Amino acid sequence: LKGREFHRASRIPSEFSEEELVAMKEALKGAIQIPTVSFSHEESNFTALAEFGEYIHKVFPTVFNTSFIQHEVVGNYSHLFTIQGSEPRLQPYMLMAHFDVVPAHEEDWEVAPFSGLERDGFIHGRGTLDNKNSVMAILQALELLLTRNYKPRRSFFITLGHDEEVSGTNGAQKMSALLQARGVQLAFIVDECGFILDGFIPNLQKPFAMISISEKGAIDLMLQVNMTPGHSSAPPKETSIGILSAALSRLEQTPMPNMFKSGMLKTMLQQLASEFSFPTNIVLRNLWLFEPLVSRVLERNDVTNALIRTTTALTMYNAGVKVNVIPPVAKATVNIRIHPAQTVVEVLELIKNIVADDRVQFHVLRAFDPLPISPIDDQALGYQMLHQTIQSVFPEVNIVTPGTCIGNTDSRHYTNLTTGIYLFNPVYLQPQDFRSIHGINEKISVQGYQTQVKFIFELIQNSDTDRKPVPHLHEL
Ligand SMILES: CCCCCCCC/C=C\CCCCCCCC(=O)N[C@@H](Cc1ccccc1)C(=O)O
Ligand SMILES: [Zn+2]
Ligand SMILES: [Zn+2]
Repeated sequence: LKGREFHRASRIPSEFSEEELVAMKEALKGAIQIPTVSFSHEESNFTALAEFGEYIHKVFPTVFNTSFIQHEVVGNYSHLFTIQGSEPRLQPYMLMAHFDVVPAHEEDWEVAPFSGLERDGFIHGRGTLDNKNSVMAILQALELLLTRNYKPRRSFFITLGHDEEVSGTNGAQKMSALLQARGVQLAFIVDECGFILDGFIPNLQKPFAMISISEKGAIDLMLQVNMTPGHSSAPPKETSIGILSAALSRLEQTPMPNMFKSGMLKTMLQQLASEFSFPTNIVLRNLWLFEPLVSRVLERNDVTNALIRTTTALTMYNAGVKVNVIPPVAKATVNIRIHPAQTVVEVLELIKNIVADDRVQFHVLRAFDPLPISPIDDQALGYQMLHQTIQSVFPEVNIVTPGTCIGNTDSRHYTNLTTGIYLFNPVYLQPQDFRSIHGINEKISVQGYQTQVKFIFELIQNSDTDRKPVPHLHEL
């Protein structure tokens, strides 16, 4: 693609009045104030989820009153928008986000998590990065385009999930099934998880954009040991608690194989090589020689370690009924995140070999493979659209690199509709911001949010290009 340019005949400039900029941030603050918390599969703040639906109606009236936009509520609370383009021959695409949030323990926060308070140029609160910023920015950009009489050439969908934080089975999964039943196939999808990363790599001063093109798989595995109960005054040599604890300790102490060789982080570091000074630049340019050294360094940091291997986190433990009773049963749940170069079956085999104790039973509660790797070549419309939009909206960012999402997003429910799943939040992220996601003091800068709106405003227009993606098969 020459210069990665895809211009349409008449472009609406991404310039907003002072009044519009104020309205934008106020709309986000209002969204943060609705405590749309997902606690578990069974437990969510359903009142807040419903209120959020009313709220978006109120702040984005044009979106809901435009003849070529169809709005549907799916799974009681999720929102599906179909925006009909003028040229049906262009394959549609989809913008995704979710408006449920994880709980916030108010006492730990500097600013009340559902206040949406603006302080020192930042909007504070749960969901400002994950992921009400995207929900609001998508609708806001569309609202602003519509008020400038925009009509897309390429159709697109917007899906806003209400249960991403508890697996997406009532929202994303149902919206995906509905679109599939309608015969929809998508050119690409854009969802959360990539960022413009700033300060994640020591000695790299420049920020770079990471578009995740795959995401890790997962297994929730319950391990259980049953033993005969009895009086604690004459204990057996081994108890269910002891056997299970030893098995868990083996799991924690035995890292899964290092997959640096076959992962995206290697590509990323090679792409970044010229940004480092001597000798790091030489090391990264010659990974054929320095790979063992580099991968050892990457293992020391929790985030880079998660990018190079399957991880095993011991997350729940339950055992014992009374202080003087030998426990009949001990159970623990392990949350495993699978590297894109491995599968559920392979990882389960490794786990069983590490535990190597027939008294430990395995119960797979939930499992899914990593997402296939989406294409990034010149014909990959989604990647090229994001790349082009990053270049125009963030001219100071001159590196765009593919990456892997170490968490899971709702996008995995849409693999039946497209081979192009791109995870990118057009927002700067520093290590302390990363820790605030699901942590404390989550916030977004007002200017960062306004730039996110501008990004989507431009992305939607860029996507009106005539280019047709060439069918591409996934490869691992
Ligand atoms: C050298 C390069 C450094 C790269 C740094 C990478 C920085 C990572 C950037 C962003 C990561 C943000 C992750 C947020 C997306 C994950 C969303 C999420 O939390 N989803 C849940 C879904 C879930 C899973 C299981 C049960 C319920 C919900 C999750 O993954 O836990
Ligand atoms: Zn999220
Ligand atoms: Zn989340």
